[in-house]
Amino acid sequence: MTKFIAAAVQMDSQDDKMANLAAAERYIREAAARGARLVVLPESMNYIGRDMAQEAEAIPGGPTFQRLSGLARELDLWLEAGSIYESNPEDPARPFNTTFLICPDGTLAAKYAKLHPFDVVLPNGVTSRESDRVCPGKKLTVAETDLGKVGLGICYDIRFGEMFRIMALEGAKLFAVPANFTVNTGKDHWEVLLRARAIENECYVIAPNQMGKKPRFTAYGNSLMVDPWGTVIARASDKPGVITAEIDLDYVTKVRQSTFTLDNRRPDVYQLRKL
Ligand SMILES: NC(=O)CC(=O)C(=O)O
Repeated sequence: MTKFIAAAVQMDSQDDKMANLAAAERYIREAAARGARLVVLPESMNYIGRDMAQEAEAIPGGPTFQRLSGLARELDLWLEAGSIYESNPEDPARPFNTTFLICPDGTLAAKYAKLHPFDVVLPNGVTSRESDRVCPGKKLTVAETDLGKVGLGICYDIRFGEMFRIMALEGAKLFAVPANFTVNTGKDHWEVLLRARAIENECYVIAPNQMGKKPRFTAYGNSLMVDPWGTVIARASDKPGVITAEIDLDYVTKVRQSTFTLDNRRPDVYQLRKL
């Protein structure tokens, strides 16, 4: 399928898992009613609180997976489930922050654990040590779907251009980037980073964000969908809700055959390599 409707869901998740899941279900149903074939939820969609380890679940198999899997099957759509805390048997106190893609038949297509924990000391007073509470993942993930290849990233990952370049070279035409991006960084960086990743890799970017006050910071909202030219094709209001836009994979090809950013690289002179 080269043209389809995709949706990004902006949420204000808090520490009541049942309430968050009920809200997600309402938005997924709304996106389906608006014709979405792919729905992307934000980071930490089912829980934002202080006890990640206690809320960790298995993927697949856990209750959040099962509920979302049932919805994907019922509504016959691809569901990129934002992220949840995934049980980590080797280090139970530090679950993974994992996003996962569910096929329209309800099975797991792919999952990806956030590679880059949000470990920062910002000038405006936000200090974050996500790695104290969350175990970083170890691999990139490009999911095969009948909508094309989808590269998966989470929030702070968007700052690491190498990761997205590699996924584009592996065939991704669309990136799904669920986030819980802060207001303080978001006002200067969020849109610029998303548009840069779209332009330099000639890919669509779907980036649903959290909004509202959280235990450690306030989330920026401004969920965006960006096309491969870098144009913002959908932007959320200042409320939780669903945004939709048409994804046209032929347009990816058209842009790639106009700016040739992937083809005109000089791997004979520079390459991504382990230092
Ligand atoms: N919250 C994050 O993981 C990332 C973020 O807010 C930022 O990169 O800024």
